Amino acid sequence: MSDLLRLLKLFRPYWLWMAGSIALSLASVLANVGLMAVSGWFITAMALAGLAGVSMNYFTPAALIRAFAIVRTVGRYGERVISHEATFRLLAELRTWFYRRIEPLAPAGLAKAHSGDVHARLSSDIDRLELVFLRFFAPVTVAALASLVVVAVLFAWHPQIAASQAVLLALAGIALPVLVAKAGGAPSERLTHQGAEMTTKLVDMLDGLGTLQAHGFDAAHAARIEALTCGMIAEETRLSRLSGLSTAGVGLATNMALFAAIALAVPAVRSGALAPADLAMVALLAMASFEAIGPLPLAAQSLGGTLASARRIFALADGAPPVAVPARPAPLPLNAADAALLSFRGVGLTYPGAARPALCDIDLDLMPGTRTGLLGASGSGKSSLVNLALRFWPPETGRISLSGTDVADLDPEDVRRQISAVSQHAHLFTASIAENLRVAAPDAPLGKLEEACRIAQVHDFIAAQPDGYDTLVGANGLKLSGGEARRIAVARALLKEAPILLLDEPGEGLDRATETAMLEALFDATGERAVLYITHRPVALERMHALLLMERSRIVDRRAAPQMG
Ligand SMILES: Nc1ncnc2c1ncn2[C@@H]1O[C@H](COP(=O)(O)OP(=O)(O)OP(=O)(O)O)[C@@H](O)[C@H]1O
Repeated sequence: MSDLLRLLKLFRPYWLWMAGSIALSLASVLANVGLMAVSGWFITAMALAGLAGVSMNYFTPAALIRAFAIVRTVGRYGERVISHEATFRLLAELRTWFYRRIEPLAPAGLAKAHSGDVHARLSSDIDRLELVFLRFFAPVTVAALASLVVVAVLFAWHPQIAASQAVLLALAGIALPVLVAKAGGAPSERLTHQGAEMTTKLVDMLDGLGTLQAHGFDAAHAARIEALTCGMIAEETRLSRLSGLSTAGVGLATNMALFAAIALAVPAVRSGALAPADLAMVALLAMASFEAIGPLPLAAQSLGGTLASARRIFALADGAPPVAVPARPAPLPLNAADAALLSFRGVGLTYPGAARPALCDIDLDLMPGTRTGLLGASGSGKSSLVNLALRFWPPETGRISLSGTDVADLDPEDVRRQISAVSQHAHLFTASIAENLRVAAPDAPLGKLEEACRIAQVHDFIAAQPDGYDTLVGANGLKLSGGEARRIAVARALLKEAPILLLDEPGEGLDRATETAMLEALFDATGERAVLYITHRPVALERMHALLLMERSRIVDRRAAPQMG
């Protein structure tokens, strides 16, 4: 219930849209009830007048019938337009809210959540929340209000019919949905989790389809998906049966209401307590009022799954960001020529659940205009230094500072603005080369993109493409070779005007000659930037001002390099 209340609180900015949609829906339901009742009365009264050979005023009921029909049609149309507008606005708001909540969690806070799972939460789970308003909140409110009006109107004609009507409405509108919610809650919740698991597995499978095929594991993976599909079909079948039963239940209650109204009205007509023409009116009014009750069992049935989606969304959104944003971030410090732009002092890091620390007691200074080479075996902790500098992870011990100010006092976004990085797994978006480059410098003219790509030794390749810089790179840069993608990532890092440049294996995937040419051009262009160059291979190390060697999470050797320019 607290999840439902929390959702409704999120919907608060759209209460006017929701109120409008509910008002129109109520008008439409009541217009239908009025239409049926007045039509019943009118036809009977006309027949009786005909039999008795007397005249009657048919203008007023005919006008009423027309009015009800118009309100019914216009109300239904308006309600559909407004309720869908309200729903789409709510969904847009929810998606933005969720994205804003999970953005500070990335990447460390999302490490445990598989990308397919985050995708499922962002798309299908949020989509399912539309049901909260459209299929739950709105129908429940309309049914409650419409039932009150109908019972009150019936009470004026015949209190016993009103009482029987109230009992049947309560049975179909409260007892039946409660039963359905009990029976359908668990399957509906299971279906939500299975749907999310399916998205996760499918995304994972599509990402690794080539690997699965190469290892002949695609059939096993497909079998797992088939098993999951069978499970989902079983739950869907259970829910469909339940839905059929509940629809039958509402139908039964509707017909019982009709028969109860007739059974009670006939003696009343005989005794003169009720006018003969009112019999048809009362009976049809009783029957039509069940239109509002119809959607309730389905609403109750899907509530379990919808709330499971809400819980999945809140569970991720409520995660504490791994790197806290200070309540009052310090202003960005000015860069002093004689102070380290980026400094590590006694820094240590152990990843959650890791058996051993990734970094121990790291001291490091990156001065303006200097280049520092960092060498070390695989797994020695080099990339973890970049993770800490970019504030993706907080250091466990020690202090990292930017121009003398502890980064813990700064907004992580401000810190990242000072750093340009080529990370080990640099991502290329499903867009053109130019768009990928402009991620780092949105306003950069083409000339600037070309300049950076010339340095990264990738301009000639791009220029040779039929679409040049507008060439689409495919999902994750799939249409490019590893080396081409790497060089585009290097060019992108160069385009960002940040005083600190972190290069994590920039030459990965390149042949020796291209790597050397790229690094030479790159180091010629770094100017007053402070550069950290992480590498396995002894390429362009003579361009470094200092060399550090890492082994098993520690810097074990440091020396000034005989740099040449
Ligand atoms: N997100 C993470 N969660 C848990 N452990 C991690 C994570 N990232 C890295 N590690 C572990 O931390 C250690 C250091 O990893 P890191 O990536 O910093 O090494 P590296 O020197 O950059 O290696 P390579 O040269 O192979 O890229 C490794 O043992 C690695 O398994």
